[in-house]
Amino acid sequence: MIPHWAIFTDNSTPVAPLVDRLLNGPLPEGFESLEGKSGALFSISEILRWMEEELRHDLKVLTRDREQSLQSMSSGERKKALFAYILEQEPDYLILDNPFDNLDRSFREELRKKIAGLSSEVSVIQILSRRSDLLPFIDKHFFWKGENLIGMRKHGTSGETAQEMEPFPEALPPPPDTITYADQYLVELRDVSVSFLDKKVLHQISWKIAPGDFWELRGPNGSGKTTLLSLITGDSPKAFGQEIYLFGHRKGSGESVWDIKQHIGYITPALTDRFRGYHTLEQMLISGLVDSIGLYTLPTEKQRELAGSWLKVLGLQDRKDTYFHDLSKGQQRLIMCARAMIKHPLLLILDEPTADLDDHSARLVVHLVNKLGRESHSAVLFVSHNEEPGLNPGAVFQLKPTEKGSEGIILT
Ligand SMILES: Nc1ncnc2c1ncn2[C@@H]1O[C@H](COP(=O)(O)OP(=O)(O)OP(=O)(O)O)[C@@H](O)[C@H]1O
Repeated sequence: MIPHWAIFTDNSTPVAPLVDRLLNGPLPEGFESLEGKSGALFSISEILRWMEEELRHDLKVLTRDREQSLQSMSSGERKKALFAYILEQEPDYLILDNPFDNLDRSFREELRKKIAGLSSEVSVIQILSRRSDLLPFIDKHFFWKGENLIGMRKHGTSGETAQEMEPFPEALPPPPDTITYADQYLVELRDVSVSFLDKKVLHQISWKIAPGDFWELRGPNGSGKTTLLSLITGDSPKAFGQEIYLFGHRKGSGESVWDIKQHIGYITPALTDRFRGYHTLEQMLISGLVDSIGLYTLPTEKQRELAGSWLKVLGLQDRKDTYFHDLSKGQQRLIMCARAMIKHPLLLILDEPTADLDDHSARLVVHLVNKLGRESHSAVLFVSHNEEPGLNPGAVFQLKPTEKGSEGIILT
């Protein structure tokens, strides 16, 4: 019988040392049967490593048979390319680090089937932070905590159902400045279509976002969510010549990217990686007021008070001098949400804010986003692949792929 293992993690212990031991030894207790065998890693960190290779050394490995670079692929397409490459290497065992993150429902199912098919020949080690992701054929279960592997009895696969108390009972702090916005809409796209060479991505998208709206943008891998967002944030050259109105100006009428960006709060999980140095929680929040990565000026008393009120909302009021990097991944994500929100931007964009979080941390982020939607005048745009349990958007903008590119459907 080929052995398989599941290793549960929460967001408090980094998994890199565990992966290193599984690949390069010394093997943890219970994994001795892998001695002398070749392993392969399927993870976001591997994708980033290959992207770096492509960018720095012009080395196309995962995409050697295609025109398109890894950089320009959607996150789902990159995962498909890595998985295909790994299979070509014919490893004896596969380490799957949260394999289903960033994948839509149909690719998840496809990947589940592929892994189940392989499991009669290849050992699988699944590292997972969401219980519902557990592969059903795995019967050895461990928990990775404080750099120790702790054996577990078989874990249930269902998500938590217990009703939680409101985790953030404090009211949201007010905006630092009075917000005045006279137009009816913040964003208006009229019949916008986008293609890359012969690939049709968006087809006749019309969408209006008004102040205070709470939207979820949903769509399968490759349907054009990131492309659509880049039109709204002013980052896409594809906006040229299209009928797009952003914060009261027609796109292309002389506004700068800065004019657009000053109205937008934005978070994506990758943003956390840009905060490399030592930043305290107070500095992190204040840097959201001055739009900088890190804080290079002395904060005013008023800014410190405001940061303190946000920390109180998150229940971290005693940790203003703690370093951001000493927080768990889940707490870091909450701080990033608060940092994006502290100015009460006209539009808050949260791009997959629950990706690679454990069940508990994901629920806290959803609670916080619901609160922002409820208690502020900011419009909130939450981007996801699938329905996020517990999220309460006012409406969903669903991208539906067709041969002409994705069409937008509004679900209320
Ligand atoms: N610069 C580019 N050149 C060529 N193709 C591109 C470029 N940018 C995006 N694409 C393609 O456009 C399509 C939509 O990509 P996009 O990243 O917007 O999808 P997505 O919905 O965000 O996907 P995912 O959920 O997988 O991240 C993909 O097929 C992608 O390969």
